[in-house]
Amino acid sequence: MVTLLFKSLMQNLSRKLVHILSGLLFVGFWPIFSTSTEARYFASLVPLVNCLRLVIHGFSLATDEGLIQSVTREGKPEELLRGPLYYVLVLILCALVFWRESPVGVISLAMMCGGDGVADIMGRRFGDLKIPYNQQKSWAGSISMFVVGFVISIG
Ligand SMILES: C/C(=C\COP(=O)(O)O)CCC[C@H](C)CCC[C@H](C)CCCC(C)C
Ligand SMILES: Nc1ccn([C@@H]2O[C@H](COP(=O)(O)OP(=O)(O)O)[C@@H](O)[C@H]2O)c(=O)n1
Repeated sequence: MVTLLFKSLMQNLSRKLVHILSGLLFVGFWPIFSTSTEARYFASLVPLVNCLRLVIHGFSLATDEGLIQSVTREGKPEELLRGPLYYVLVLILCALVFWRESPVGVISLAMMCGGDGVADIMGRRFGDLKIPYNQQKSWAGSISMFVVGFVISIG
């Protein structure tokens, strides 16, 4: 029982670390790309490859237990086709549409990666006081999402 609880905690922590760090590292590498107009397309290749990985493993066309265990809640391959897939699609969209010209992309990814990732951690830990219009979300999670996302976006 304790082993199962520890495994579940480690899996959730692993997923959140991947959630927070993947996108932020992706954006962190944007400055090293050249100023050419094609740079954003080269940058988008990385999330695109991961998008294909998620689709292939989400439909169980191939099996990658490491991927499934690191980014899913219950270890089901089909979970890859929801949150993780939307996540990489947003990375592609922000790179192609906003890139380094507009702060919208960086701010969006700061909120999605840093903010939403920390909201889960803080909300589960300190989220007793729920927000009025959504009993699944707490003030602790929502405030931490805003603060962390804001700090990362201006960082
Ligand atoms: C766990 C993830 C999303 C789940 O969101 P939710 O279910 O909590 O709503 C993140 C999934 C990450 C993805 C599998 C891998 C993304 C890698 C990224 C495109 C490239 C990283 C760049 C490298 C580290 C320089
Ligand atoms: N604003 C928020 C966001 C999440 N949370 C907590 O974090 C858990 C996961 O929320 P989430 O929205 O990140 O979960 P996903 O729907 O993204 O998988 C929730 O069930 C809440 O316990 C919170 O308390 N307040």
